[in-house]
Amino acid sequence: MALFFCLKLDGRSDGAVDSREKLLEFCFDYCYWSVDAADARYASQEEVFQDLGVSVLSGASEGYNVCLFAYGQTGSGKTYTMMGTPDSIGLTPRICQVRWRIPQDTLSFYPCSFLEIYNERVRDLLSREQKKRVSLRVREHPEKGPYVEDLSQHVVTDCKQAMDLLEEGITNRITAATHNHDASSRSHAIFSIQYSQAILENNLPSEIVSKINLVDLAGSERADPNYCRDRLTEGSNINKSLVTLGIVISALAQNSQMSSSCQSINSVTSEGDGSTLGSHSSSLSGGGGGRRHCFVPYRDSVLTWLLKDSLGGNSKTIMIATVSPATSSYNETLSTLRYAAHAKNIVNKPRVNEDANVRLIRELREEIDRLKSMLLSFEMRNLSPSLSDDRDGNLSDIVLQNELKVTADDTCPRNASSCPHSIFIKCLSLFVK
Ligand SMILES: Nc1ncnc2c1ncn2[C@@H]1O[C@H](COP(=O)(O)OP(=O)(O)OP(=O)(O)O)[C@@H](O)[C@H]1O
Repeated sequence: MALFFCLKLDGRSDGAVDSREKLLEFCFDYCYWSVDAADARYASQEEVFQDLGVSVLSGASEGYNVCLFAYGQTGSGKTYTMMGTPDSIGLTPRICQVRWRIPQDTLSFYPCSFLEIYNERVRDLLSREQKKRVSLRVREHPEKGPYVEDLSQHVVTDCKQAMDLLEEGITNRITAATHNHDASSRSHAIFSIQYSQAILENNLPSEIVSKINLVDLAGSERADPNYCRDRLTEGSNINKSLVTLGIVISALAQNSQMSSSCQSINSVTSEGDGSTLGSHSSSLSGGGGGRRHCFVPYRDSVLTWLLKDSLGGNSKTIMIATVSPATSSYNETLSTLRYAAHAKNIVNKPRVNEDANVRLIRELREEIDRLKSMLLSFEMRNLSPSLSDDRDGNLSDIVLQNELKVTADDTCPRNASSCPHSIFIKCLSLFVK
């Protein structure tokens, strides 16, 4: 997980410096400072977009799922960074603008959705239904993962349509005044773009589908007993889901560290004396009584459940931590930085989401190439009198396996002669023969 750190200074000097002051260091990929636009250090929205937004777009074009989320104390600049203001638009509208401005040599379409999680309930921010406040159910697909049932999808074909949807959703989002912020977002908002590309790869029609999740989290804040009941309930639900997010991030970071230490031990094992280290590594991998991977409680909150893949699965994920370095915000700033430092340790395993049939065809083609070169070298050797019976036997085995694949393919429910697998598997066996 890549990590970026945004400072929104309030331009105030808080004076008193504690003599017991200690230095705490955190290491992040980028650090931005935005207090005074006239200052040379000022990080503009465009600069943040060039560093982060462009990598979101390039990841999605390559076929990866990408998630970008902003986390931080209330009033520290999450919504400003993710959405922006009319005069200074943020990452989400910039991503939408560029996405539709790029001339495409491929046929592309983009269904978008926009939801908010308010008091642990999911609401469609773009619903065309009368009952807009109705809460939607989260369900889990065995392969595609968690999703929101009946969430409206809006196919957009140009930048204006995407910006209109974004504006509509932002207007429908729930905000309220808190001590730190007059228009504080009281819900977590997720804007998703399903990015499908129909491409021609090696003369084969193919489809790559990736999902971009742009998440603006509600701000964390300490409970104030003077707030009305609604505000207190909102605050406790926001804090509950952010605490769960913290637990999920810690568990994932711990698991990632454990996996990497297992890998390094395994590599030492394969290089060195396997007998002693080998037994150590197997206990770490969780087989017996050694350290086990932590349970990750994704389903303890709707937010972590919906972001399951983005946090610890098939996604390139970027976290933006927004902080105010005012002395009065010391505890929140420190907690945000610690949260972010944990997140940086998570290692996801993103993969290109290509069509399963196309992947199979590509793999079979690679197999054909491999067998062709084997056959060629076999024929070259055949010119010499010492022919190896073993190799002959191996090739016969492969031919037999391919025949079996062809037989299995004949049981394919589709018409066998029109099924691309059958064509390629048969070609494969022909080449070998
Ligand atoms: N870098 C910045 N430059 C100029 N103004 C900023 C910057 N960051 C935030 N602001 C302004 O500060 C105020 C609070 O910011 P914002 O709404 O983004 O906070 P937030 O973290 O989303 O708060 P909440 O969690 O309560 O919704 C807004 O008026 C916003 O325009």
